[in-house]
Amino acid sequence: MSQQTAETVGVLLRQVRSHRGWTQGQLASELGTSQSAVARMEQGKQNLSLKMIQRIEDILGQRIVSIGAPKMTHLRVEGGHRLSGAVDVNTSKNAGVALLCASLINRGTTTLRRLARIEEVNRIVEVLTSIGVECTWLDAADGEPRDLQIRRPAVLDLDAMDVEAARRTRSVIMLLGPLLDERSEYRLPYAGGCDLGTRTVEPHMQALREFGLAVEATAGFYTVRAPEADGADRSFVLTERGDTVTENAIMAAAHREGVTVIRNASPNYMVQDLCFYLQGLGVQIDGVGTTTLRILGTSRVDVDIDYWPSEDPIEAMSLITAGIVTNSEVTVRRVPIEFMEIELATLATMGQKLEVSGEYTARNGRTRLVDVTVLPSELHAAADKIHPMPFPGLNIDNLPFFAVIAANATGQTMIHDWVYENRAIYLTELNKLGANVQLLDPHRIYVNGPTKWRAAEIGCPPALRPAACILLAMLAARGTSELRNIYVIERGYQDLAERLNSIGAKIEYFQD
Ligand SMILES: CC(=O)N[C@H]1[C@@H](OP(=O)(O)OP(=O)(O)OC[C@H]2O[C@@H](n3ccc(=O)[nH]c3=O)[C@H](O)[C@@H]2O)O[C@H](CO)[C@@H](O)[C@@H]1O
Ligand SMILES: C=C(OP(=O)(O)O)C(=O)O
Repeated sequence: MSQQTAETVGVLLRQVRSHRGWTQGQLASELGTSQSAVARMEQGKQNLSLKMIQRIEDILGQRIVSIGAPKMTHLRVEGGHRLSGAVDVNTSKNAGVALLCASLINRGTTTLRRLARIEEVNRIVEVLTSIGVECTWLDAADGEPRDLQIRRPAVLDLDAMDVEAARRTRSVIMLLGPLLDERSEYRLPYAGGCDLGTRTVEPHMQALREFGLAVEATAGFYTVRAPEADGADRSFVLTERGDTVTENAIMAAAHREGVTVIRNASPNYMVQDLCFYLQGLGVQIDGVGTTTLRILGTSRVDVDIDYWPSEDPIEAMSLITAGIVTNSEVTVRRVPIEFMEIELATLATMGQKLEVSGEYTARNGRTRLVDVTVLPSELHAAADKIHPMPFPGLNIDNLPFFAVIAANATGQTMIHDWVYENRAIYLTELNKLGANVQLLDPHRIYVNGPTKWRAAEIGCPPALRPAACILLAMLAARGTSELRNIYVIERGYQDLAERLNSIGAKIEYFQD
């Protein structure tokens, strides 16, 4: 963007701000940035990312730049290039959204450091802001602010909840636990999110009923009735070892006096991150990383806390896959190894050469990280079917990446996604890029490789990981591919195209 354009944008911003009677701080929170960044923008002294331009356009209600700054709705991928270099894994979407919900338990200030700036986080921040929570992105010395400061008011305005934002994410269901003692009755919009087939919320209801919560589903809303807080001890088993249901139960237990024992709890990465944060708030939790959690809650939490969510094993798998499908040497740094061991072992059985560094500790002080270098390899199909399991197993969200990898391998691989009704179906879209994916039933595919990838134009399926898989396969396909309508990818990845470009991919954003 030229200096003159930056100054013009600055003048427009100042005008719209004074017209609306906003302070720079208020505009900053609308834009998801800091007050000082707004001050620099108004003076034409801030480099504006394409994303920021898009946010500004949304607020102004008009296009501000007609050339060179399109809305980032589609991607054009010039494939067939080898990648090289190193790329860092970001903090996880799934811990991020759980921690945002959990911050409501705290009456003090929570600062989430290096939170992933993704659409899923944006939706939850919109929901929190709408009910009166102050969410402020803190200034960053090195570009876009990533640290979010959160402070709740004494009383939340639950009736003012941004229903549209809430309906775009399933994570909103995780407000039930933190809001347990907020009000005796309120409404929560039905949880939305990716279209992966039926996803039950019944296990959440079963767990929360243990705390006395009653939920009735009516016309797009859950009507929630909560009893008076009690100091009782309770012990129950989850019917499913689900991640968000475990988190909901933990968050409910965290602010009830008394001991709660949760059995068949998920020990997965986002649950561990949530437990570490709550421990920082003074909640006693034993058994973190196991399937039995013992929680001694506390009815009033008022702590100023800085928490660093840990790195995302699913993003790690995505970046490793980028290296594998392009047959490149790429180093993926900051891989949370505890949650990637089975994935890496499975890759090794397929002939993938990998170098794994020594371990170091994530910024949360707990999670173990390594750097993984992917080396050019001759892949063959896995001898056995590849299927996911709750942790410690091959991660359910990492399974789709094995379809792209299997397409590069010689032979036939069976992939069995028993978890989601619809997700495997979307992987047949890889056939448009030259793959041979055979759908056996809604849960099982055969992938026949190797593939001679070819460029194609494909609309993103309404599911995050399959959409990311298509993008990664496009990196391998010679020629120019187009991936249309990428909101679903931006729901879970921050600047994925830019970061792939930093290791040699050639991806650009465009708009019709
Ligand atoms: C915000 C967040 O953290 N989202 C993750 C979380 O969603 P979330 O916790 O919402 O996952 P769901 O509750 O939808 O579970 C996924 C599917 O697995 C089934 N199921 C799950 C556990 C079990 O023991 N038995 C069983 O059958 C469920 O019925 C459902 O069909 O976990 C999913 C499964 O790891 C991941 O794909 C999501 O990325
Ligand atoms: C299915 C996923 O997440 P969510 O629970 O946000 O839909 C995912 O991350 O792939």
